[in-house]
Amino acid sequence: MKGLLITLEGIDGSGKSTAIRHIAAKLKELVPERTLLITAEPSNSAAGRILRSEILRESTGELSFAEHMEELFLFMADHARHLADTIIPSLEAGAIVLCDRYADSTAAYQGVTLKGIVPDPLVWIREIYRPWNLRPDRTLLFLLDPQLSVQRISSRSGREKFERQEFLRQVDGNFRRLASLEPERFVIIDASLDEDAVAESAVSSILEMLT
Ligand SMILES: Nc1ncnc2c1ncn2[C@@H]1O[C@H](COP(=O)(O)OP(=O)(O)O)[C@@H](O)[C@H]1O
Ligand SMILES: Cc1cn([C@H]2C[C@H](O)[C@@H](COP(=O)(O)OP(=O)(O)O)O2)c(=O)[nH]c1=O
Repeated sequence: MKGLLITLEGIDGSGKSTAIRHIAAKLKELVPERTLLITAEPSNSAAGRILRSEILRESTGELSFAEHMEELFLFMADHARHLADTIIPSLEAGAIVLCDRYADSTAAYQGVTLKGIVPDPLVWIREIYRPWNLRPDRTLLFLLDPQLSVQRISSRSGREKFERQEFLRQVDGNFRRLASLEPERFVIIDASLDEDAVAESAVSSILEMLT
């Protein structure tokens, strides 16, 4: 059986992690014969652990050129390790892989942080990934007004540094640009709907791929 790679993308608080739980439950019911792998980036690789413990905590001020570059390449190192150790073996075994964030998050987020450091960072980051990255079969892009997403996550403890409305507005613009560059891969999910409706539209898009 052919494996299937489905990625979920969107700004912080757009409801990806919540949706993934609902999607997994529905798929287990609807296609019990398929193996499901739920995973996420940053993953649990060495680079992913550094990102979570040292880089993604609340910002303490302006980052230097070197810190921005380190951040970009830690996300890329984590992605390479996650692909090699987790995603590709699971796909080879025929699983449906649901991945909460993927390389598009790097293009969207570091496409903002690297503005002014390299010209058109979103395009540059896509170009670095292009020769070795695995293209998802489908990418569900959760679109939600950044004002609403920040409201949703404002009560979350240990706020991460990207969870600011002005920053997320630029990330949202980058995600929309990525979707316009590859409309055949991206499916837009209206993340302002209630949890059940969001999960339903995501599941119907995944089921389309299985038939
Ligand atoms: N469809 C929805 N409608 C309203 N609130 C939601 C919805 N989906 C998730 N939430 C809430 O919004 C917050 C962020 O959701 P989460 O799934 O963690 O987002 P993400 O993984 O994209 O950061 C959580 O408190 C969650 O309970
Ligand atoms: C995968 C990835 C995540 N990020 C950011 C997005 C999030 O703010 C943060 C951690 O991701 P995550 O824990 O998925 O955040 P959330 O559940 O709020 O959506 O890392 C990047 O900046 N670049 C990347 O390549």
